Amino acid sequence: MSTIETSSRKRIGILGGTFDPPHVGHLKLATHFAKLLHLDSLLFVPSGEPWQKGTGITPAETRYQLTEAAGVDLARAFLYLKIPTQIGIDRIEIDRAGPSYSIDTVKELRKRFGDEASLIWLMGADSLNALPSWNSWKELLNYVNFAVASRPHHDLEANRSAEVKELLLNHQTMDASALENQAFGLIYVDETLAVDLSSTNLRKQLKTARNSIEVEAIPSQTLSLIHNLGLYQ
Ligand SMILES: Nc1ncnc2c1ncn2[C@@H]1O[C@H](COP(=O)(O)OP(=O)(O)OP(=O)(O)O)[C@@H](O)[C@H]1O
Ligand SMILES: O=C(O)c1ccc[n+]([C@@H]2O[C@H](COP(=O)([O-])O)[C@@H](O)[C@H]2O)c1
Repeated sequence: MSTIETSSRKRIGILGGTFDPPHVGHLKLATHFAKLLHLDSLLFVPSGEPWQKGTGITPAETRYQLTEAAGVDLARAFLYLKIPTQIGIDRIEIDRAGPSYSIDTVKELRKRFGDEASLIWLMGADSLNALPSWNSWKELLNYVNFAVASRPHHDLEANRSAEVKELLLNHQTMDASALENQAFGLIYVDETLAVDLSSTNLRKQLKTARNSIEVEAIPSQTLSLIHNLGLYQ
């Protein structure tokens, strides 16, 4: 008789972002990894002060509300798809003063969830490419794993710096389930997603062709809030 190995380790996905606004690309990334990595919980972490985004960012509290609204749509989708992952929208970076550094966030989350939990930072290919510009980036893998999704216009191979190459050499696994069984230190790169959406393009579209935006691009609850608050005009 064969035995099935099960891990009692909690699996927590973390999706940090500016979410200005949240879009269906974020939800597809979240859904893909919730299923693939059997996440117990998924935390959306809206950035308080996204220090690399320049000026003109929507206030943090508003981006938090927009992300909460997207969470309502995602919870509905999870119910329909029978994905048991709990969804949370976390104020950890909004409530912390100063620039939002992921290293501070992962240290706090490690304390909150304990040493055993697998913490998995979800990101698109552009974030992995930009990683060497993040504060104390080399320390991040001492606290979390990374699950990286492909994204149109952000070719991972072509844009890979020597630093990212070395990071992958030391930490990459080809086995997604390895992240479920290890608390931190692994990178899994998934090439199956191809969602051509970005907040930048959607902000432009909301300015110039407001009524042409569809719920395939922005979650319906988020879109209603954008209209109600008169954002991105
Ligand atoms: N379409 C997408 N496919 C895969 N990953 C994505 C996609 N959109 C965003 N992400 C990832 O989600 C995280 C948060 O992204 P963010 O909130 O900055 O949205 P964005 O669309 O990249 O915004 P902007 O256009 O303003 O740069 C990042 O790690 C990013 O790589
Ligand atoms: O820690 C840093 O220095 C850092 C620099 C840039 C981005 N990040 C984080 O990366 C996530 C995606 O960022 P962004 O800019 O693509 O929205 C979000 O959680 C940011 O806080 C973190």
